[in-house]
Amino acid sequence: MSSLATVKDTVTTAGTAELETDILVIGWGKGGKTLATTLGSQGRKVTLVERDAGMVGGTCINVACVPTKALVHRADAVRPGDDPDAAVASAWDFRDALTSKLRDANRAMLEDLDAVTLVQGEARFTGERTVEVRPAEAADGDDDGERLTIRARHVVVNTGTTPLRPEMPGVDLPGVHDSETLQLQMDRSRAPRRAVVVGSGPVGLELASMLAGFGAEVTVLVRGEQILPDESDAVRDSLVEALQDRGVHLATGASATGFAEADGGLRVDLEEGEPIAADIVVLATGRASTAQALHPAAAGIELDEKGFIAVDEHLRTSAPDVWAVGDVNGGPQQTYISLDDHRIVTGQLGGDGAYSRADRVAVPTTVFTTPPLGSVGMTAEQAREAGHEVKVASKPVAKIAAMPRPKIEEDAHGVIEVVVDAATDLVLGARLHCVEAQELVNLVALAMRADVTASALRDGIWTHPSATEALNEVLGELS
Ligand SMILES: Cc1cc2nc3c(=O)[nH]c(=O)nc-3n(C[C@H](O)[C@H](O)[C@H](O)COP(=O)(O)OP(=O)(O)OC[C@H]3O[C@@H](n4cnc5c(N)ncnc54)[C@H](O)[C@@H]3O)c2cc1C
Ligand SMILES: NC(=O)c1ccc[n+]([C@@H]2O[C@H](COP(=O)([O-])OP(=O)(O)OC[C@H]3O[C@@H](n4cnc5c(N)ncnc54)[C@H](O)[C@@H]3O)[C@@H](O)[C@H]2O)c1
Repeated sequence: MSSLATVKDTVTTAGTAELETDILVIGWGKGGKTLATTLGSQGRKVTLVERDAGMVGGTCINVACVPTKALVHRADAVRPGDDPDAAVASAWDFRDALTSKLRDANRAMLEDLDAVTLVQGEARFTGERTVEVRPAEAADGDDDGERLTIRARHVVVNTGTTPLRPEMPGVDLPGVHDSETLQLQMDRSRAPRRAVVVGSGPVGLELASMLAGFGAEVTVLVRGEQILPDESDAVRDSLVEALQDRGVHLATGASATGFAEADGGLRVDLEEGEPIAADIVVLATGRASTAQALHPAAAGIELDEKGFIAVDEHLRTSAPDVWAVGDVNGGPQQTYISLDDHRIVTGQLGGDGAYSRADRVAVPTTVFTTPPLGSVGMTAEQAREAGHEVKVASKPVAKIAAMPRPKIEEDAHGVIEVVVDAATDLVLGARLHCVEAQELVNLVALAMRADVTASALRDGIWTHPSATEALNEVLGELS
């Protein structure tokens, strides 16, 4: 069976079926699908179970990284005078077409491998390295439906996370979205004019910046006193200014207590202060583990205090020959971390098994606001606390004469800050708030991993006009 079979397709007339496999991957996330492709290509018998046909390829391509960045891209293309309703309708259509193509490509990639069996249904453990798979809609409460039992020599759990919707009055009203329903269920016939985003993590800031690009007045409810509490004042101020100039209001010290229908829209009630009127609300309040629903105790798999699967540096769970990769193991929630998790487990299943999480150095991140904020390594304060004597090169993007790229792209917001070890001249960290930061941060991260000095980056021969050439001038400040 090489095509995605429903549980029904796999069962016998008795309504049940059994399957033995070498490697069972639960969930079609980034790490699991890559591992299935790698080991399936080598002829290992792999079975991959995915709950939802609409999630073939996982969260990233269907409802997270890729489609939200497609919307950010479209929002950035809106020009004064454009019809926001038409722009939103077209952007959401573009997003749907893109995810559909990516799902097809992801499905084809594994369907083409004879050693890989794909099953659609919800898996839960019934014993050691044994799961029962049932149609997702029947998984709760229906004990009589079709089911497939899979026994495996090795199991890799890759079931990800789901949006965390805080329990409060009105949270299920139409128009109160999370990052997934915003994409899949928002009324796309009319661009939202007023949006309230609850939460100021990466999801909140990216979606706020995107909605403002489509012309909405956006209020972000920031629970603490400021966004990015660990960042330097210069970086925080820079991001705040870029967001404000785009039409995003940051309400600090603000927590929502509930939502109600009012005046043809929504009313957002706050712990303190006046309610806010909105057309839509976006909950960006974090993501919850999917581990509990797997009945992990039946397989001897322990969870941590937050409900994620507890793993060691090699991503081994408490159950022998069971690993957990991606968001569900409680590590950083990024697609490229899930991809790197796959390298660790592939090493365990077919390599020397040496590579572990402890080998990760200088892992970059990017928040895709406009312009984006790329970060890697330590801030100056963190570096000082770690005992380094530091030099800090910091310059607002608008004042970097040697980098015309932001002017070309019509967005000179931002700041570039690089933290350098005064004794060794090695880069300890960087914050890059500027156009193309999602690319530039990878270069700085590589330099950090390869012990390239700040002076070498300063004297580098970089293409022009690029964002990279900012390094010539900003690091020149340290000379
Ligand atoms: C709005 C948003 C934007 C983001 N943007 C970025 C970004 O720009 N860059 C970045 O690196 N990260 C981004 N992330 C984070 C990124 O999406 C996740 O870290 C990543 O998708 C996690 O992948 P994963 O491998 O853990 O599994 P997932 O891709 O989450 O896959 C898990 C799969 O398991 C399935 N499943 C769950 N339970 C079961 C079960 N019992 N049986 C069978 N199947 C099951 C699910 O249906 C799902 O398909 C973003 C997240 C959000 C919410
Ligand atoms: N570009 C990227 O790499 C990228 C983009 C988006 C998301 N992600 C990942 O996805 C994960 C989820 O992101 P996120 O932003 O949803 O979560 P988060 O945990 O980073 O932020 C959630 C925010 O919501 C606030 N919050 C929680 N409950 C609240 C309430 N009741 N009222 C007001 N505020 C409340 C929290 O204080 C916090 O600031 C993150 O771990 C992130 O790494 C990555």
